[in-house]
Amino acid sequence: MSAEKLLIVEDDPGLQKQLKWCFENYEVITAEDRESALAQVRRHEPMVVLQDLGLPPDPDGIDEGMATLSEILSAAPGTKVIVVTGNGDETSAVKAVGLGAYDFYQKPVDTDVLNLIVSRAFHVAHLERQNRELNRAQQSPMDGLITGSQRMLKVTRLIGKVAPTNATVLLLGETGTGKEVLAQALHRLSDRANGKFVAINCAAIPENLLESELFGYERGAFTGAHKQTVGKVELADGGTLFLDEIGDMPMPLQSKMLRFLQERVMERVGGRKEIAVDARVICATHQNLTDLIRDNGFREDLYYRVSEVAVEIPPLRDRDGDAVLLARFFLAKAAERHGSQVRGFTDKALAAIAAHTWPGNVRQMENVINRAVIIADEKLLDVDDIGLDVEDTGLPTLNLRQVRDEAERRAVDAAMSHADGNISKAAELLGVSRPTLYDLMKKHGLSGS
Ligand SMILES: Nc1ncnc2c1ncn2[C@@H]1O[C@H](COP(=O)(O)OP(=O)(O)OP(=O)(O)O)[C@@H](O)[C@H]1O
Repeated sequence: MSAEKLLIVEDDPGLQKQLKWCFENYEVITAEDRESALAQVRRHEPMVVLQDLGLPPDPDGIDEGMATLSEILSAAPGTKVIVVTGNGDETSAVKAVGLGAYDFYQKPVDTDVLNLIVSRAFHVAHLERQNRELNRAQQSPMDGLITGSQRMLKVTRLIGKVAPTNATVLLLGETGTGKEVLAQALHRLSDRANGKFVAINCAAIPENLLESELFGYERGAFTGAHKQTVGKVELADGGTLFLDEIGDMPMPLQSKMLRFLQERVMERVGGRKEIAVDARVICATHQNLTDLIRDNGFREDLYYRVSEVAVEIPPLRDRDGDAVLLARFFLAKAAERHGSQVRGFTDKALAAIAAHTWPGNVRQMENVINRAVIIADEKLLDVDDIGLDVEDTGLPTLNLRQVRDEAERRAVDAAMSHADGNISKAAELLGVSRPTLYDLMKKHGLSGS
C-alpha cells in the first residue's frame, strides 16, 4: 500500500540518507533547499515535514530555514513542520514554533525519539483533517446529510423551502441516494416536527398485506384479525407519512390512497366509519412514474396529487466532491464504531473513490467503507481494501486536459459551497477575480444559486 508522505528538508546528503532509512514506514520525499522544499510541498502535499533550520545559502544561520518554514506554512497551512536545530539552539527552536512549527528537535539525531515525534505529528494532522471534514459536514443544512456539492445544496434549499408548507412532495432518485434522509429532514423542518414520522416501503410488503399495513383493520375483518389495529396512515396523524417506493403500490390501493389524499379521510379494512387523518404525505420512488403511467401501472391522477412538488435527487456520481467527503465521513464513523485504528485513505484509494460510479449510491458507499474498516490491517485503506479497481475507474484513460478540467470544476464547486454561494468570497478563496470566476462557472455549467 502507499504510505503517508513525509518530506525531509536537509542539505547534508549523509544525514538525508540516514533519515530516509529511519523513516522507511513512510513514503519519504526529500529536498535540499527552500525552492525544492516548496516544489515538493506543492507536488506531494505531505502532511508532515522534517526540516533542518540551517539551509543553503545560510547553512550556519537560521534565516533561510525560517523563511522556508514560513513559506511552507503559507502554501499549506495544515502541514506539521518539525524543525531540526543545532545542539543547544533553543532560541531558534522557540522562534520557529512561534512562526507556526509543530515541534522541534535538536541534533544529534536519535532516530527512536524522532520517529515518535513524527508519528505523533501524523496522528495530529489526521485528527485535524478529520475535524475539518466533520465541521464542514455539520455545517450542512440538514442533520445527518453530508454534502458539499452545489447540486445537492440546491436540493436541500428546495427542501427547506417546501418544508413549512403542507405540500405533498415526491422525491425522485436512484436507490441509496438519500430519499428517506431527505424525507426525515423535511419532516424535522416542518411545523409537524413534534408529530410522528411514519415510513412504509410499499415494495417491501406483500401486496395482500399492504392495505391493512397502511389503513389498519377492524376486528374480524379477515381470518386472523383478532383485534382492531391502527395502520400507518392513522399513526401519522399530526405528523408525516413517508410512502417509499410509491411506484410499487398496487392499482386498487392507489385508488384508496388517492381518496385519502383528496378528502383526508380513510376507512380501516373491514370498517365502515370514516376517520379523518391530518398527515402530510411525502412519497419517493426510483422508478420513472411517467413510464409507469404509460404502461398503466400508475394512476395519472394520483401522480398529480403526489407530485405537488417533485424533487430530483442527483446520483452520487453527479455530486462533485461528495464521494470523497462521504468516504471520509463513513470511515470516521466506522472506525469509531468498531474501535479501529484505521484513520484515512491512500491517495490511490481516494482517486478510485472519486472516479467510481457508485451505482448503489450513498448506501453502497457506506457498506463498502464499513466493511473495509472492519477487515483492514493497515492504518490507511487502500484500493484493495475497498474493493475498487483503479483500472475500473476510467482514470488511466483520462487525458491531461480532462484531468485539469475536472480538477478546475471540482475546485470551483468546492469554493462555491464553502463560500455558501457568495461569488466574491469564492473568488477570493480560489485566488481569481470575480469575472474570472463567472467565466469558470459558465464554462463548467455551475450555477451561482
Ligand atoms: N448525504 C448523506 N449523508 C450521509 N448519509 C447519507 C446521505 N445520503 C444517504 N445517507 C445514508 O445512506 C443510506 C441510504 O439512504 P436512504 O435510505 O435515505 O436512501 P434511499 O434513497 O431512501 O434508498 P432506497 O431508494 O433504496 O430506499 C442511509 O444509511 C442514509 O443514512
